Amino acid sequence: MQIEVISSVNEAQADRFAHRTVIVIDVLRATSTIVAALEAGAAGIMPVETVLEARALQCSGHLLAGERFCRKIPGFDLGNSPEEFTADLVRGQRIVLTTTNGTRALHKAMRADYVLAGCLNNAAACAQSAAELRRDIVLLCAGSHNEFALEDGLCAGLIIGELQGISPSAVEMNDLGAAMLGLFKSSDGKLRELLLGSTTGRRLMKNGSVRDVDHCCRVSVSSIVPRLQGDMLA
Ligand SMILES: O=C(O)[C@H](CS(=O)(=O)O)OP(=O)(O)O
Repeated sequence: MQIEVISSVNEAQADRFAHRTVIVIDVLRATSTIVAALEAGAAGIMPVETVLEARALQCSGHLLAGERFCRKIPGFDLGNSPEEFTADLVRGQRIVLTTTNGTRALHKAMRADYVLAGCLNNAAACAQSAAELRRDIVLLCAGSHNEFALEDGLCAGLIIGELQGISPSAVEMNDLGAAMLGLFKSSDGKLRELLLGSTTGRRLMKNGSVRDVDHCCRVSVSSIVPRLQGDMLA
């Protein structure tokens, strides 16, 4: 099994994803939020790239969620904080989500055979699902504002470690994958600290969202693996 890590959405070439499984990673916060929404019983999450597209879907009875500049978009039902997506609000609901980086990366991945949403919270389950799909795997780190984001790289390293655990002799990776695996291994016990010190972590702290970082840094606490089916993650 070949594993390729891509450092940010800017580096992704959509036409190279055919016949592969792409795991989109946006630890802070889009893919963590998607996992939280499904964990809370949402019926599905439709990722869209622009606020305009999201608003156009409001009339079809979906909840609107997302952020710009880390803040909830005016008139939307929810922002991009995983802790907002409680069962009371989202159970049985379809949610349209637009975020700065994560939903862009999900759209970039759409030509893949399979698209999964990965984060620290569901890393082990995500690796297991990807291995079962029997394709080469791309770990697409969404990054932040077209640049590499440390938290996504750490998560890519964690998922590669999990994949190695599943089939130790069958995993080959690109150099960035090897670097991220090493990075994750050396981060032992310091994940929270590293996330809080990252560019996105600092941005979220400034916005008073430190609880989100605490939520997102928990490793393999969820068995939910969002998979794109049509235009909906479920
Ligand atoms: O809401 C977030 O956490 C980020 C916003 S930013 O990159 O910090 O501006 O969006 P996401 O698409 O979840 O990375």
